[in-house]
Amino acid sequence: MHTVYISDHSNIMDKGMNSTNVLSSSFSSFHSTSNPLSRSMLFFVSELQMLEILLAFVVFIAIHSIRQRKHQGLPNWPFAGMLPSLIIGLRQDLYEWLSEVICRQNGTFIFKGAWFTNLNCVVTADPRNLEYLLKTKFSNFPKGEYFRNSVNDLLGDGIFGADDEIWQRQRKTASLEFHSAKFRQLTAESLLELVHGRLLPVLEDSINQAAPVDLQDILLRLTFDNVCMIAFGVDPGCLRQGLPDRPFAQAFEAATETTIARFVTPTIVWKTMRFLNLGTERTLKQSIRVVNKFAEEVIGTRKKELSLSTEDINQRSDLLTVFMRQKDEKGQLLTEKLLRDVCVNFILAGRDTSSVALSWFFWLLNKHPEVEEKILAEICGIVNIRQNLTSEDYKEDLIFKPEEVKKMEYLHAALSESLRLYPSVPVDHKEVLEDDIFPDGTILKKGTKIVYSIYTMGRMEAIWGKDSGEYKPERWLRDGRFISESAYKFTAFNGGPRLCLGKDFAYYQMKFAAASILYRYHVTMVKHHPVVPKMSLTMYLKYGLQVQLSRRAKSEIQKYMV
Ligand code: HEM
Repeated sequence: MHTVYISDHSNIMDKGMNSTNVLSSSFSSFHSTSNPLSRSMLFFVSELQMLEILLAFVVFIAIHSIRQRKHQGLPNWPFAGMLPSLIIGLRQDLYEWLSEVICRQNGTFIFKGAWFTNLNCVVTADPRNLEYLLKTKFSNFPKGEYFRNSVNDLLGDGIFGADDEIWQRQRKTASLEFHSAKFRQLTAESLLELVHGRLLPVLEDSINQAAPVDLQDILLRLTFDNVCMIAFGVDPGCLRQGLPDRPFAQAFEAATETTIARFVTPTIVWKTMRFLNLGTERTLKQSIRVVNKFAEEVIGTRKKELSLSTEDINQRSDLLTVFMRQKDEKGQLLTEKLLRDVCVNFILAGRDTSSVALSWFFWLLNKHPEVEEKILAEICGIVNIRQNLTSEDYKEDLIFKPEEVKKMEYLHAALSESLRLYPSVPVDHKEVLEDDIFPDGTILKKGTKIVYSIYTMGRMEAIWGKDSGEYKPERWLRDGRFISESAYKFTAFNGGPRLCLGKDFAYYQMKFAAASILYRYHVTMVKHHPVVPKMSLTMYLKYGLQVQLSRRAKSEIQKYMV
């Protein structure tokens, strides 16, 4: 039976009938014949024909897509665009996948999402384009409406989503503050209190209990408390012995993650979900309520304090107090809503970036004990000069002074090298205001979204040489001194007028915390614990960083103190 059908089918094809004819003739024969056997035979023929047509179609699309992959970096399917490739990328390591495509396309490619998504964008990692985007034509590449609309519920008119005058005003006030001696003193004091009063006791606890800890979680608590002290002037107390639940921090995390979900959801879908109060939009609304309540309470209390104008309040230099004293161009004080936005944005900026960077740093150190040795030698050498210590004077309660932290150049290099390979903000976003053209020739139409991959830039051979994938702090040093790189090659802190405002503070914070830990403890990874990046605005370790701590032997420190 089977052979008969096949030969029958080949016979039809031999007659040179095109596929439409085959379909229509089979269809009419089926209706005209009265013989049940031939009827079923013809039906089968048409099925095979259809299969063949389908196959031909698939082959055609595949060849077409392979051709497009060559020209555009990824297959571009009818209706679905490059979405199937993105879905495959999301299932692997997205940043590695993205980097592979960008490098294949010599630094820039145009991503075409499906027609029903808002994913169309230009993706680049070319330093020439970065300089053009972030500095040369800065005013033509704002954050843009799309970004602002997506983040508005959480970030409002705060510095992250703002453009033009609203951004400029906040930037100017905050920049003056960040560079003032008073602010530096506040940040140094609050960090010292957090590291010595909370971080080290929590780590000691884990040693006493011989229990592994999630170092990323502990560091997140540290920087969250620290940035709240800087932004609001209050201590939320997330980092405490016993590691308590932290409703405000958790609400903040949930609000950020659900806001990010909007970037991969068609606008119409998330707006409808918001209207109907469904899914992630419902979570977002609930989390924002918690964040707002916290902000309102803090702002209310500070207003009362300011009206009393005590000695204590005049000494305050947290961002909330600074912005509360500020007046706009009409001589009006900032509204409560804007004050809330300012604080929430600063918390977002400083919350996870340093802790995530430190987590990747400790993970890399574990793989490179030779780097850890050099850091220890540097730290001990510096302390040695200060106190004129001898090998007998090893101090367990040693506190690093700000001027000593600044001298830790090798540690600075080791952290920069870690940020090169694992930037806390792996990709960032801009929009085209007016038609333009990138230095590499890419045409940019008004309204186009631009994604720049900071992760890819940190790993490109063209920028860092053949050993770009290796962890080598020495590449940042000349004659033992740290030499910084152009912000358009090393973009971990962004560049141009929107360069990270907290860069100096972040280095200080990371160096102080890292040196304080390394001086006292060995940090060993728990075996077989998976370490992969999480898809988020900040490059967290998806499953945290499970480590076992042990006290460093006195002799290990003493050997450097001679
Ligand atoms: C390792 C630590 C850090 C890294 C890698 C980092 C990185 C970045 C990046 C990439 C941006 C640009 C974001 C954008 O425009 O989309 C940025 C902006 C910013 N960062 Fe940081 N940051 C770090 C720590 C901090 C800290 C601790 C603070 C404050 C306490 C801070 C405050 C800011 C602010 C205010 C902006 C906005 C600047 C503007 O738009 O004008 N950052 N940072």
